[in-house]
Amino acid sequence: MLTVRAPATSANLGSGFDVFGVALGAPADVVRVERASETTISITGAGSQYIPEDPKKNTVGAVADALDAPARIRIDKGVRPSSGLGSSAASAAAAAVALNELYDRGLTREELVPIAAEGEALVSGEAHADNVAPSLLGGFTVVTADGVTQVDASIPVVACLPETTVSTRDARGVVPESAPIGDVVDTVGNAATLAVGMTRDDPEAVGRGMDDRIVTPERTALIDGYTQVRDAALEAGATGVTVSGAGPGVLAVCYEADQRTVASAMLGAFSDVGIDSRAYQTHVGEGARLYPNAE
Ligand SMILES: Nc1ncnc2c1ncn2[C@@H]1O[C@H](COP(=O)(O)OP(=O)(O)O)[C@@H](O)[C@H]1O
Ligand SMILES: N[C@@H](CCOP(=O)(O)O)C(=O)O
Repeated sequence: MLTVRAPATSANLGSGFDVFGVALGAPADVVRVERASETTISITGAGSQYIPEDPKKNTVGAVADALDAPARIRIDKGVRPSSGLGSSAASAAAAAVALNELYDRGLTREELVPIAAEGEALVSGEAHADNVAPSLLGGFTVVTADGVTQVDASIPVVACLPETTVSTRDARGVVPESAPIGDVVDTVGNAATLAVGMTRDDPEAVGRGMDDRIVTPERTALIDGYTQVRDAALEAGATGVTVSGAGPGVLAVCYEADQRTVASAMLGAFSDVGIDSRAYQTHVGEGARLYPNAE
């Protein structure tokens, strides 16, 4: 039996749609695997009642198929599905690391990225790898057609998840087909600022670089209370706020000293519009971790 803990992730970070992602210190999925003649899946934990145990419909089933590694797979969900924290990706990343080890496939973490992304294709219609890459590698990742670039980073963040859900598949439906060149120029500048900020562990540059006028405005319309939560977080000292992944989670970057105030302002703003929410005060953190002999 092998156990792997794979972290939640926040993709896009505003200016890096389908490209940027960060691993978060919490929450995380824990996946346990044992060799078997065919793949079976059981699920407990956050939102498990909404997740199919059929291997043909679960991201970990797609990973087991891609690695030709049938197994008895148990998933303990820490990452609530359809909240914008890469829930389906966390399970897929954990399964990829665990099954690679269980069957001695010898693949590197980078080589596991496209394999774990097969699971994302199953649930969102496209094999976007901006969640699985940071969940596997940790830190800040940049995914392009040519591969993944990773840097370790330790930026304080608050991820605030309202009780509502938005499916990634639906949120991909509102992404515009094209954009004015002025907005593209702004977004490229912001993305570059953000990437440099990650290399310097600089919350101010990362927060400033999250601004995006192309995809984010279309998605915020799907999130009740977004504008109020964003304004409250900025007022409380956040250096930048954006939609986490496809939403409805909202991600704020801040200095460590402001983290509690920012979290409380975001919870209060959701509450003011009648929505319960939960806030994770955490940091950009490590990728999937293997516990070879753990129960
Ligand atoms: N192992 C899994 N963990 C979470 N969700 C899964 C898993 N396998 C399949 N799903 C399905 O994927 C969808 C959630 O994925 P998605 O909309 O991309 O949100 P998220 O950002 O939380 O991954 C749900 O319909 C869920 O049933
Ligand atoms: N780039 C994807 C990221 C989806 O992230 P999730 O955590 O909401 O699944 C997108 O924006 O569609």
